[in-house]
Parts: sequence; structure tokens; C-alpha cells
Amino acid sequence: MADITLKNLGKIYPNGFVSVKDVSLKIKDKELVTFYGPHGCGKSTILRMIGGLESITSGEIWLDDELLSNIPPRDRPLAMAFQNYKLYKELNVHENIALGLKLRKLPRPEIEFRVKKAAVFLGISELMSKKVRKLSEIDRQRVALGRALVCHPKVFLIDEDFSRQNEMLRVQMLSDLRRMHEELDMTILYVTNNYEEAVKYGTTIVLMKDGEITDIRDKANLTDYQKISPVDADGNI
Ligand SMILES: Nc1ncnc2c1ncn2[C@@H]1O[C@H](COP(=O)(O)OP(=O)(O)OP(=O)(O)O)[C@@H](O)[C@H]1O
Repeated sequence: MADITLKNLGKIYPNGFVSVKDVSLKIKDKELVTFYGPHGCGKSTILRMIGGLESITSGEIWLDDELLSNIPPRDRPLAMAFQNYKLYKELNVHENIALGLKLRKLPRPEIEFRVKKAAVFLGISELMSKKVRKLSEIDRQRVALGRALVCHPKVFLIDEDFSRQNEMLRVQMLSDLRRMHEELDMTILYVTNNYEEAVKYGTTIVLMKDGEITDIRDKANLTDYQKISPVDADGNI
């Protein structure tokens, strides 16, 4: 289970800027939620607060029945995808994927089982003994996904920033994520400035403006107009 509940969440940066205002949202287990809104509307701040990279000014974040702020960021059952995925280029693919599990001192057979399973899922089984520095960017991205996958995260957080400059990487990552969502039943939160993408991949689309949620749209119930436009009849997001 991985229900996420945001209760009256707020963020004021130290310089006084109010980035997120009183956001409440319930994300159900196994949803793929896309956050869409103009630059600076607070989407990434919400993701960073969930991930523990940013402190919360007010409100609460719950993961199922646990208050997330009680769990140190490194112990949260979350995975985050970022542009710089910190792979060790001189280690091979297997070593990179297994690294987190070895640090946690999991039994070797369990590590082997998880690494193999992730590699098959991501289609990189043939690459296990290759050094990361010899891989293409797409395969490196998959190794990074593999490293997250083997830790069995309940929730995946992705900011589109991670591949803003490379369209091919981005499309590949999104299709891998969709498979992870459909086949591994993961809860995924994805932040984007591209409405078409938000609708294509999201099961729920959260629209934001000026630090607030303005609409929550269920993909299954989108009108023809909402399928192509974030803007309502009054011209607002
Ligand atoms: N450390 C900070 N100090 C002050 N203001 C900040 C800080 N980080 C972000 N902000 C401001 O908070 C607002 C929300 O930022 P955030 O990155 O969450 O927006 P976003 O919706 O994800 O935008 P983008 O699509 O450009 O990434 C922006 O106006 C940003 O300038």
C-alpha cells in the first residue's frame, strides 16, 4: 500500500517567498499522478517536500498511516529520479544496481534475485558486466532506474527536470515508468510543464497555479476539451 495524503501543506522559503499554499490532496495507491502548471507554481517544491529534500513550513504529509516527517529522508520508502543519477562509471552495471542493497547488507541470494529481476524488467540483462562508462545515456538511465527498483520503493517521484534537455531520454524514461506503474503496481508522482504529457501518462492530473491546486482531473472522465487544454472556460488553469 502507498496512499499519500497531503494535508494543508505549505512552504515559505527563508527569503519569505510563499511557494506552496495550503495544498490538500489524496493520492491513492498505484496511481500515476501528474502535476502540471506554469513555471514557478510550486510543483517541484511539493515533490521535494515529499522526498525530504525540502522542509515543510506547515501542514502534514502522510504515507499510509505514517507521518512522513517522522521518517528521515534516507529511510523513506521512496525513489527519486534526478538528472544526475550518480552512477559509478568505473563499476559495472551489476555492481551499480546492487550497491544500495549491499550497503544495507541484504543476503547475497536476495541481492542476486532482485538485481536479476530488475535487469530483466528493464531489458539490460545482457549488460550486467559492462562498465557504466561504456553505456549509452539511455542504458545509464535504465541502470539508475534499476538501482531504485531493487530497493522496492513504494513511491516513485520524478521531476521532468531530470531529462529536460534530452527528448529521447525523456520519452524512454516515461515509457519505462508507465510499464513500472502498470506491471509493478507502483505509485508514481510526475511533475511536468507539458500538459499533453501530463494527460498522456497520468491517471490523475493535478493542475496548479501560484502555489495552489486549481483542479484535479481524473483521466477517465476528461472532457474532449480537457484532453487538449488545461484552461477552463474562464481562461484559468
Ligand atoms: N530556495 C528557494 N528560495 C526562494 N524561492 C524559491 C526557492 N526554491 C524555489 N523557489 C521559488 O518557489 C517557486 C516554486 O518553485 P518550484 O521549483 O516548486 O516551481 P515549479 O512549479 O516546479 O517550476 P518549474 O516548472 O520552473 O520547475 C518559484 O517561484 C521559485 O522561484
